[in-house]
Amino acid sequence: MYSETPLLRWDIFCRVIDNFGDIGVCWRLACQLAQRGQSVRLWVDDPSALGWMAPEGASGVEVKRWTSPLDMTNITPGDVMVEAFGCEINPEFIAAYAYHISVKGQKCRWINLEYLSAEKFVLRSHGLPSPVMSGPGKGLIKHFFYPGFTAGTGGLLRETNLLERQANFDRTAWLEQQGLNWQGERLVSLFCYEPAGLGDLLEALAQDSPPTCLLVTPGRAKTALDAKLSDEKRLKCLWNKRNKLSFLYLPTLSQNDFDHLLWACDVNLVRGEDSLVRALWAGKPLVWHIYPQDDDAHVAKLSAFLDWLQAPASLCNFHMHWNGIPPAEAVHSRPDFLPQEWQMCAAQALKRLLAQDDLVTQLIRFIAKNH
Ligand SMILES: Cc1cn([C@H]2C[C@H](O)[C@@H](COP(=O)(O)OP(=O)(O)O[C@H]3O[C@@H](C)[C@H](O)[C@@H](O)[C@H]3O)O2)c(=O)[nH]c1=O
Repeated sequence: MYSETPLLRWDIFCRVIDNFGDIGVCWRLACQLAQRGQSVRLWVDDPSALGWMAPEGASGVEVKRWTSPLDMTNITPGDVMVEAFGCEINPEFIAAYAYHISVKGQKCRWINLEYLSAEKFVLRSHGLPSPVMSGPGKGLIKHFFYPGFTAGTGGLLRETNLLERQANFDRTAWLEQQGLNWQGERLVSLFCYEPAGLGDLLEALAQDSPPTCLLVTPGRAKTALDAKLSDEKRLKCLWNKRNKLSFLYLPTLSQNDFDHLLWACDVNLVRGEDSLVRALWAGKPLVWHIYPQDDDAHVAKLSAFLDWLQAPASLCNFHMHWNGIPPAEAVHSRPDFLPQEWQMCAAQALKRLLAQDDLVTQLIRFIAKNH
């Protein structure tokens, strides 16, 4: 029924709160819409990260500086407004949109794109309408769109050519480009905040593991690692005296190269929202450093994800320790790092996800069906 994809003009609004997840998700969304022939304007209050994340831009995506107030001279709103992560679109834009659709006799296509979660409320809330009760949008209806891991949610962002990109990826050549003369050591990527279990992991990798190279992303991950490495106690006992653990410090990578990093590594330590999804697409064992929230809302969110992942007990324990969350039951104080044991659930999760429609396919279908 929806085989004909309508070609629409999209306005995606993104406010950069902190870190790179907001712009990372919105950029992928914009590119993936454009990949399907949609015309996209991405309004972002701070586009600076796009300089390294997407240095080449993308055809079909126009990046616009989102100022407040927004100068509406020469701006005609498109057909669809996407308000990412409750970022609150300016009233002047909403007023112009309301006028535009009424003149064109179009229905309102206003999407509230929410954060990713595996919690049960997502199934209840995905797709719900939210009538606007006041302001210039009064009478319009927004719809909640929840990304998710299962049928009945909005799915996950996945480009149409993901599998082809992966099939054409040359691991050794890419590692060489990053300056790594790879001798077959185990490769582990590190993209995190300040994980509680980092010191213990470093010690474990230096003592009783196969030779491992940690590929360290810049920013908070590198700073957290440096702090652990300069820990005097550890230096005194020559913790890495057999040089089992080595490090490769990476520059900021483009989003495409960040994907390559995850495909090149045997284990991915990721964080936030977008890198978690990308690590799932990599199909390798992963450990998630969840974005910590003051009210501890992240604890339930992490448990729901681990349930969905069908994570074995060792992986659940490792996650709790890594995230500094006290375990429900008494477990070993330093859970083992056991990627071989975790590979199976990563592979099965990937299989389940590939069998579902991706987020953009679902979003376009949702727009066509409800509007
Ligand atoms: C390290 C690195 C990251 N990236 C990209 C990958 C992702 O798109 C993005 C990182 O985003 P995330 O993985 O989501 O992690 P994050 O911690 O940067 O973002 C977080 O921001 C908070 C405000 C949100 O509330 C969180 O939910 C989360 O989105 O940066 C690169 O492109 N190159 C790099 O070198």
